[in-house]
Amino acid sequence: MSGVWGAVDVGNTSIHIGLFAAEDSRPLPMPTQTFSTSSAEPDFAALINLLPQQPIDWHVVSVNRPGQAAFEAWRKQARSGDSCHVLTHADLPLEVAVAAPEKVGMDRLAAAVGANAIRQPQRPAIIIDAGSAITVDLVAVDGSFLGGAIVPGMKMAARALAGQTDLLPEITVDVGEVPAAIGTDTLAAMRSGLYFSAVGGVRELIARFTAQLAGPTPQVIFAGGDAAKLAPQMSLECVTIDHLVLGGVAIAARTAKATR
Ligand SMILES: Nc1ncnc2c1ncn2[C@@H]1O[C@H](COP(=O)(O)OP(=O)(O)O)[C@@H](O)[C@H]1O
Ligand SMILES: CC(C)(COP(=O)(O)O)[C@@H](O)C(=O)NCCC(=O)O
Ligand SMILES: [K+]
Repeated sequence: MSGVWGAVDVGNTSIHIGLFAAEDSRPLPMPTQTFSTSSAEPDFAALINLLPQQPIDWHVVSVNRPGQAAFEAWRKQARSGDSCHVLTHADLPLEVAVAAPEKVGMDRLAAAVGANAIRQPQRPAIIIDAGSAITVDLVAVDGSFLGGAIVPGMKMAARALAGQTDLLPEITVDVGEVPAAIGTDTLAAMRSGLYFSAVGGVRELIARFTAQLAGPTPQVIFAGGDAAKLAPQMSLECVTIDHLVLGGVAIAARTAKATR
């Protein structure tokens, strides 16, 4: 084996891959290289050039089975000497305090592992992963995953508006663009609604989770493709962590290695 690990996060929009140095002992490891491709039409051609000649050890979390199958098919064909572990909740250094841990998206759980590595130990954390869906999840002070909420992401909501009406077009909500709240034409009204319903929904969930907890205020951690659009509008202290899910997968890989 080389000193490189591969972490794979198969989401519903993108497959995100991170390469990690085995000696990265930071609380939340950071990838030395990243690669992303579409989950619906994956193309791994350019990934080969990022990989060492020696076999590497892959750890995969997936919430999209076709994307996962495509990754596994590519790996078997292009990297037959590598080893590959598809992780379940039982492989994570995480207490999952819900009735059916096996039903929780592995990206949500890996993000919780990552959040536990960086949060202040005396504070719980709320994790907002803004991807295809927006998930808002809570980890307790003792590090256990308590559950949360699942909301359509902005792109998904935009597609639903266009797909289930006759007159509405499909639009995108761009980074850096804070729309006017009072939209004076169709596009502006859609931009406002998509953006502020996501911002407001996340804010309401944070408020409700916080109100339900006694003790210190939770730390708020953003991740995912749309984090940069939402986090600045929260008007509360929060951080955006790139590669939170991949970092959580790398922690799981490191923990498994240490106990194998
Ligand atoms: N270059 C990009 N390609 C695809 N989606 C992007 C890009 N930049 C930002 N996004 C946004 O990020 C979201 C996908 O985030 P991501 O965290 O990759 O999702 P998932 O984990 O569901 O695959 C999309 O809904 C889109 O709004
Ligand atoms: C909620 C999700 C769709 C989010 O997926 P993503 O936006 O990261 O593609 C995914 O975590 C999932 O399919 N979860 C399974 C159900 C659950 O978490 O309870
Ligand atoms: K998500």
